[in-house]
Amino acid sequence: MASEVQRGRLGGSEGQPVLHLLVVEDNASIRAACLEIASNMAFSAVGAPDMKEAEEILRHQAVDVLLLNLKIPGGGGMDLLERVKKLQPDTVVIAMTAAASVSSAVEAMRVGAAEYLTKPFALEELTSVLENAGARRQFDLESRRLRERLRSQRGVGNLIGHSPEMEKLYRILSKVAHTSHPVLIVGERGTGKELVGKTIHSTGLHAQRQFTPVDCESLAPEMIENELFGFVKGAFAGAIRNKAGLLATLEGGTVFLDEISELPLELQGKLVRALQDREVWPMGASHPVPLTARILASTSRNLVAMVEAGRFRRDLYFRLNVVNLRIPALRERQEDIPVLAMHTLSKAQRDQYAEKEFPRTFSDDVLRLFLEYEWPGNVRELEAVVERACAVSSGPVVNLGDLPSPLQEFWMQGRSVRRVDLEAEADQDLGHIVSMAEVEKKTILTAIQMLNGDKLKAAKVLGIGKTTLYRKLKEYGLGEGPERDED
Ligand SMILES: Nc1ncnc2c1ncn2[C@@H]1O[C@H](COP(=O)(O)OP(=O)(O)OP(=O)(O)O)[C@@H](O)[C@H]1O
Repeated sequence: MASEVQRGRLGGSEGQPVLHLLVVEDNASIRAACLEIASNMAFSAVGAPDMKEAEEILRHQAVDVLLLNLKIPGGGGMDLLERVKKLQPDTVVIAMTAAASVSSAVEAMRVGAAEYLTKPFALEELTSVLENAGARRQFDLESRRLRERLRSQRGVGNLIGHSPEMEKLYRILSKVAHTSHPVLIVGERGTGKELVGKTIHSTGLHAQRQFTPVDCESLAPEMIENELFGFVKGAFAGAIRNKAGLLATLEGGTVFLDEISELPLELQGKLVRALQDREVWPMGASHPVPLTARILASTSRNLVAMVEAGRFRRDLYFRLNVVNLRIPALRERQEDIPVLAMHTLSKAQRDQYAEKEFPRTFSDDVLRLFLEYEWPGNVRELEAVVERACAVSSGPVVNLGDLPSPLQEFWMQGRSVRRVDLEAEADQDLGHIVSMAEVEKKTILTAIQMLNGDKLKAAKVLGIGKTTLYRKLKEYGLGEGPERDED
């Protein structure tokens, strides 16, 4: 028997692929109803009355969503489910069962069905389950697409981003990685200076050797001196044995001098002599030892201005500035933002959730906000925002409501500016004047839509009480308020 096929007229919206649905149901009228409903949604739907035909279809075409009557006459519903999970593990399965066999629904969920429908079901119930399954599959596909894009967008080492600014950085980076010159890495806080330092080291000739950061900002000057130059026994009260300094022991390894501008002037002098003579004088030593480490330094301050002000040694600046690598601020390379955000989201999800969860993505508005925001804390700030949102959000989509309040406020302010602009335009064209009630209705509905239907979050973001929101929705003829809810 030929299977029935109904093509959804709508197709995939906004460039989304059309999803393929297979309905396995022996009852012809239920099957036809399912196909009819699916065809009015974004599905290309196919029906099969028995297992044999279902298997035939599954052999020849990829199925995104399977609507399966588990108790089909002749049996085999559960076997088919298990086989589908092996053959097409990403297929979202909706198990249909009779009311009496809830236990088989539970078993179906255990084997991998995402949802179940208990017969008899209302058409709205079917629509809602199909909608959920379709959305889930679209998210899978979308996040896979993003992951693939991410793979292809990976830069050098662990650096992410393919903006022209980053491409330029990679070109210089891959050249300097194969030399042993000092490199001065300049950029605002959180732009990735240390990561660039690590990447120079790990793509260089001595990647197997040690990379050691030394924080010139937070370590005490004596500590920095001990670490970098070492000392001999008896050099000072606590020096009970010789200690070799990093500059002499790393042998091809890299010392990363973080925030070099904070190095005290005296140590600047000692460092410049080491670089000049290629020799290191441990404290209290009577003879020098060879300088064997490579030196990379970073700064978020304007060293030229500090040299002019006499707060940084000119000779050290020239010694370090053999190669100058400037890392652009995040706002100067906006096109890297989505891919960095997506990378952080996948990583946060792996770190925060041990079990395999649904892959997450961002709502369009969140991505738009990310592009509009200035990111004063650069990539570090973006990472913190995304990690928090991943911990807070409960669904597959990270929405505006999952972001920290300052970002939500930033977005809302932007929105009101845009709305004022629209109203100003409307003043020019009286034909477009809208009532305040209409503006309010639009704002409420847009907020709910933006927050994926989460009315409680919408009320919070809009700064109104839950009861007010439910009352307004009722006024618009959209849904009932909760029974006991107070502002
Ligand atoms: N291009 C990038 N790709 C991937 N991750 C990045 C990138 N740039 C920065 N990061 C990440 O951002 C965070 C901050 O980076 P890093 O510590 O290297 O910045 P920094 O400029 O040295 O910061 P600070 O000035 O505060 O010392 C790190 O978690 C780092 O892994």
